Parts: sequence; structure tokens; C-alpha cells
Amino acid sequence: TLFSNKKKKRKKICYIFFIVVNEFCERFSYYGMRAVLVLYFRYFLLWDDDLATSIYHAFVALCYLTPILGAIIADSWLGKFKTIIYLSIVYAIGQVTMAISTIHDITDANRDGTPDNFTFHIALSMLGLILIALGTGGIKPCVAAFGGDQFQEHQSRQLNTFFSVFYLCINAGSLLSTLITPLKSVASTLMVFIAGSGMYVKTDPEGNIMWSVCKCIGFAIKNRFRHRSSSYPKREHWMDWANEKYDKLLIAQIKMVLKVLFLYIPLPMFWTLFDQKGSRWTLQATTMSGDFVSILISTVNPILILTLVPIMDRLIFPLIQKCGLNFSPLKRMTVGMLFAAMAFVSAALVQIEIDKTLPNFPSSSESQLKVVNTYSTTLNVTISPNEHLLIESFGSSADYVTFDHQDITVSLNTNPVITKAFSLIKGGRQTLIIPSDPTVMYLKEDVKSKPREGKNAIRFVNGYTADLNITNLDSIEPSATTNYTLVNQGKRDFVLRHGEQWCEFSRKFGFGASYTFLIPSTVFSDDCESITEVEDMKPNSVHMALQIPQYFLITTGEVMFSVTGLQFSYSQAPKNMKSVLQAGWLCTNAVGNIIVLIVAELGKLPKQWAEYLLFASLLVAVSIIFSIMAYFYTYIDPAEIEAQVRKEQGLEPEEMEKETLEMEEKDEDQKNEQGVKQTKI
Ligand SMILES: NCC(=O)N[C@@H](CCC(N)=O)C(=O)O
Repeated sequence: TLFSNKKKKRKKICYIFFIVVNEFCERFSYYGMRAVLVLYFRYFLLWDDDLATSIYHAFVALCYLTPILGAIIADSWLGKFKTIIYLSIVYAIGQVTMAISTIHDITDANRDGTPDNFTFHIALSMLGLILIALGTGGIKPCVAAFGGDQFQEHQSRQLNTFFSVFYLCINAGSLLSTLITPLKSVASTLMVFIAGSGMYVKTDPEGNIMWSVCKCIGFAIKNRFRHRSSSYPKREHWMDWANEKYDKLLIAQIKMVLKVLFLYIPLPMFWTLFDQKGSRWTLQATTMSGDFVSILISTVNPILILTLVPIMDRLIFPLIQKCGLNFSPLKRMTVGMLFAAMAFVSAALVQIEIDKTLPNFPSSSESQLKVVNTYSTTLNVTISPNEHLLIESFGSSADYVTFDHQDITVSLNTNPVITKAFSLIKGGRQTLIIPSDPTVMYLKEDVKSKPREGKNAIRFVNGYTADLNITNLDSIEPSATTNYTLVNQGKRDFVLRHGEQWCEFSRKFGFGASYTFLIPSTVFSDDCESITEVEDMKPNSVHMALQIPQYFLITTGEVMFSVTGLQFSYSQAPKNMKSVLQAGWLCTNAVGNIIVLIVAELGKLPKQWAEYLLFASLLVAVSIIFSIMAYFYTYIDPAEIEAQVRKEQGLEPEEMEKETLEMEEKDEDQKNEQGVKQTKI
């Protein structure tokens, strides 16, 4: 017995291996593609930030809505195994379609590096994304439930360990996806999964279960309405109104599922906060200094998951249990929500620090102006009605001057006095450039927010007497100013050229600054030494390391909330509705993403820190509601309830046999465990 049990255990570890590796590969592919999706939208399809972000969140939401479809197909028709296989093929076709949509050569007839027919690329990429969403969403609830199916009812400890390992694999896949291309992994997902085919415990689909569930609920509601008069005796549960027509077992199973789904109502709020990691927190990082922005954003969450899941599972939870505290799944989920709320408080505190260092940007009714003087002498600049600025040659005004009106008149104390009227941009920042010929002074629009991804925005004013060529920029005419170009942090070299003459100048950049470089007429004679720099926007000074606590808190919250939720959804579902409940669980994520979309559309509170605190307070309120709901929830053993109902109905011999077999196996396992313990002693 000992030998055969060991063999059985090894076999189980082996096929669980195939399932978790399958999840690893699938997540690897999904996250690998997701990581570059916004960049593809921005720089290939040339969409603006808002559209790119909205379509990105819509895609993520769709990926977490399609599990309903996958669950229906699996539980009612194909079974989990075949659903995973077929939808993986859909997934692979989606990835290939997506890959083809990125080949600009297909429509780039004139070979200028940009596609000629954007509609074709957009249509193809949208088709690819829909197929990927169908694939990933469809197989996700089935893989989790299918993994759970490999365990028997008495193996709840092993089942919990499985879900923890399953979650580790999700995050290992997401971590590695940043390093290797996603396409290869789709094929390997399928191959790995099929390789284990002969070993799995495959539960058969039990007819069109979702349709039966809907009909049964519909009948209960109709029947209840028909018997609304007080002369009819009340029933214990509203679903009992289906008793006349439907099987007691089905009614009992629906009651179990509805009870859990009801509990899920407040959960999307957790994901609303969680998914802002990729939007608001990323934007926050661009206003901070530190050179690990992209690494931090894409890897800190999976790295923390890989560290925290084992610590929680092996250390924290057993320790809490040893202290005699009952840290039930629903309590863990509530604490997880509170951790996420704390993460947002931490984000708010960081934001307050950042705000102290941010420039004072104009409001939508204000205009801001700075003056740059490339004239040969110091100038006295008067801006009507009462702004007087003294600006040295090749210097600038100390800071931006804010106006609550747009029409201004500028006078220079030249001989004769030069006066010119300008109309400023409402809500904008501009620089008045005074060239070597002040009569042609002009306005140039400035950046009015921190450059994205911690980059630096730079531009040049040509005070030289002829056209100049600067590395990577178009030629600049005398007195003209270039548009901004973005440069990365670190040392950058620029070569200035006019005919045979040239000189080189270097500059070390921090993060998120903006500069205007003033090139004097003496630039070649003094080897670029006389180029002066005007700081339009200071570099970021709050270090990105300050974001680590918020990432740590939200990931701790995720481990408590998400891993537990996954286990809970499986353990509380009746056997024939495991995938449906997994899908319900994943839908909470979809709704969370939709809320993020709505919030992004509605706009922000004037102060970002206030928005973070608002979200934290909302989640605390929701977690209080959830804890009250959880207090009234009684944990069930679906198998026990099903067995009881069956018993009440009179068991069929086949099922009795199956159950006796399971009982025998359970006994064997227990005896074996005792045997092993005795041998150890
Ligand atoms: N760390 C991110 C992560 O693990 N995400 C999960 C989401 C799980 C869920 N219930 O939504 C993933 O499967 O990608």
C-alpha cells in the first residue's frame, strides 16, 4: 500500500506539473504581449495616450469577462480539457494575427517606414486582441478548476498548496515575459498541456448546465411572483419556488453558487485600486527620479509575489494559526483589501512629497510666460500692464509669470522702443523668444506637464548667423527655435555643424526636466563653450524608491485577497459549476477594470493625492461591507451538501459505488499518512 501510494503521489505531482507549466506559459504569453500593447498603440498605430489607455483597459476587461464563455463551454459542452485545447488554438491564432498586424511592410508600398493603410492594421490588431481575449479568458477559469479537479475532497491542504503554486506560476510567467518574446510560448502552452493528456482526471460536462441554471432561476422567480399573495406559505429560500419543476440537487447547487456570487459584489473595488498600478502609479513614477522606472513597473509585482506567497503560506499563516487565531479565507480577503487601501495611503503620501517639487502649472483659465533674451545686450522687458523684467543677454526671466488674461503687450527698452502685442494660450506655457533682431520677437509653446517616462524635453534657439545642423535634429534657421525632442537620462552628446565648422557639447540629464539651449554667434570660435542653458522645468527630485512601500503593500494585499479568492471560489463551488464560479471570480477583475476606465474618463480630482485617499477610503468602506457579509456567510462543503440531497432523493447505485471507492481511497491515504508518521517516529 505504501509503495502504490507513493507512486500515486508522484504521478499526481507529475500531472499537476503539466497544468501549472501550462498556466506559466499562457501568462508568459499574455503579459509579454500586454507589456508592449500600449507602446504598439502609441507608436505604431499613432493613437494618443487617452485612446491607447482606454483600448488597453477595455482589452484587459474583456479578458476577464470572457471566462464566463469559457466556463459555459467547459461545464456544459466540451469539458475543461477540450475547452483548454480548443481555446488555446484560438489564442494562438490571435497572437499570430496580432503579430501580422505589426508588420508595416504589408501596407508600406512607398517603403517610408510607416504603414500606408492604418485601417488594415487597426482591424487586424483588433481581431487579434478579440481572439486573444477569447482564448486567454476562455481557458483561464478552466485551467484553475481543472487543476483543482485533480485533488480529492479530503485533500484540502494540498488543494490550497496547488492554488499557491498556480499563482506563483502566473507571476513567474509574467516576470519572465519581459525578457523573452511571447509568441513561442503559445505553442509551448499547448504542447505542455497536451503532453500530460493521458494523466489528467477529466470530469465530463454535465449537459447544458448554464441553460438549466438560467431556466431554473427564471422558473423560481416566475413561480414566486405567481404565488405572491400572503395566503401562500413562505419558503426558506426564494430558489425553493423552483421545487415544483426542478431537481432538488440542481436547486441546492444554484443556492451554493448564488451565495458566493452575492459575496463577490463588493470585490471589484479591490481590482479598481490594484489595476491603477499600471496607470496612475506609472504616471506617478514619471515624476520621480531613479533609473529603474521600466524595471520597477513591470517586475516589482511578480517578484514580490514570488517572495511573498511562500512566506505567507509557510510562515505567516501557520504562525497565525499557532496563535489560535481563526484566519478564515474571508477574513484574509478582508485584510487583503485593507492592505490595498494602505498602499493607496502610501501612494498619497508619496504624491504629497512629489507635489512639493512640481512646477506650478497654469490652471485652465491662466496663461504662463517666460522671456528668453538672445539679443546682444541686457533688456528691460515690460509686459502690460505692470510686469517689468530685466533680462541679461543670453539669459531668461527667473521663472514663468502667470497671467489671468490672454492679451498682452510687450515693450523692449531698445532704441527706438519696440512694442508688440501677443495673445497667449489659455492654460498653456509659452516662452517669448527675443532674437538678435528684437523686432521679430515671437512666442514658442512650452511643455506644460512632466515629460513622459522620466525623459527630458530639450530644444535649441539658434543665435548663430546661419543655418545650423544639430545631431538628430532638422537644420535650424538663424533666430529660430526647434521643437522639443525627448532625451533619456544620462550623458548625451550633441554635434553642431555649419558647413565645415563643427563643435561638440555634452550634457548630463536627470529625469523629467525641460531645457532650452541658447546658441550664441560665437559658438564655433569657443568650441561650444558659450552655449547657455535655460531650465524650463526642474528635474524630478523625489526618488522612485519611495514607491516600494506602496508596491509591497498592494502585493501583500494581492496575496491575501487574490490567492485566497481563487481557492475559495473553487472550494465553495458544486462539482459541476467549478469553472462557472472561477469565471465569476475573474469577472470581479473585469468590473474593476471597467471602473478604472470610467474613472479615467470622468477625469481626476484637482489633487492627485486626494484621489488616492478617496480610493483608499472607498476600499476601506467596501471592506467593512464585505466583512459584514462574510460574517453571515457559512462555509460549506459542496460535496457533503450534494451527497445529503442525493441521499434524500435515494442514491443511484453507480454513484454509491463511486462514493464508496472514494471513501476507501481516503481511508487508504489516512492509513498511509499514519504509517509514514510512525515510521518517522
Ligand atoms: N500579480 C498579478 C496576477 O497574478 N494576476 C492574476 C489575476 C488573478 C485574478 N483573479 O484576476 C492573473 O491571473 O494574471
